[in-house]
Amino acid sequence: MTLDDLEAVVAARAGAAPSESWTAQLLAKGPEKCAEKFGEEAIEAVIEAVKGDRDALASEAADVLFHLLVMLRSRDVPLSAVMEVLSARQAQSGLSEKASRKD
Ligand SMILES: N=c1c2ncn([C@@H]3O[C@H](COP(=O)(O)OP(=O)(O)OP(=O)(O)O)[C@@H](O)[C@H]3O)c2ncn1[C@@H]1O[C@H](COP(=O)(O)O)[C@@H](O)[C@H]1O
Repeated sequence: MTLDDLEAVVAARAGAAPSESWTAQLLAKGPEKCAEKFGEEAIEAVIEAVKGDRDALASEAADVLFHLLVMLRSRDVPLSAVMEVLSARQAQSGLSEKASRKD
């Protein structure tokens, strides 16, 4: 499964009955709740990374990616927009990008 596949799953389930779909249920609660859930999953992944539990980290990272796509959907941000930002960054090292900031 690719991230594009998972984004398509989220899109397909967005229109389902909330009683029958976690995706639809979470989206129906609104973008703030989707963001809150993403944050929860991200923290769970941090905990597993700190503990060094590789299998648990893989599982929590899957939750993070899924809930990231739900959060993006809740704000009508397509994955392609995120990938365009990442592509634009390829021209420059992260270190030189940070050094070039004026603030
Ligand atoms: N990838 C996922 C996916 N990852 C996590 N989740 C759900 O996200 C919810 C997370 O809630 P919880 O925090 O209570 O569960 P948890 O984080 O595992 O447990 P805690 O440690 O937080 O207690 C659970 O119900 C998970 O099943 C997901 N729900 C759906 N998908 C995908 O979306 C498809 C459609 O799912 P529905 O929208 O439910 O039809 C599925 O077939 C999957 O492909």
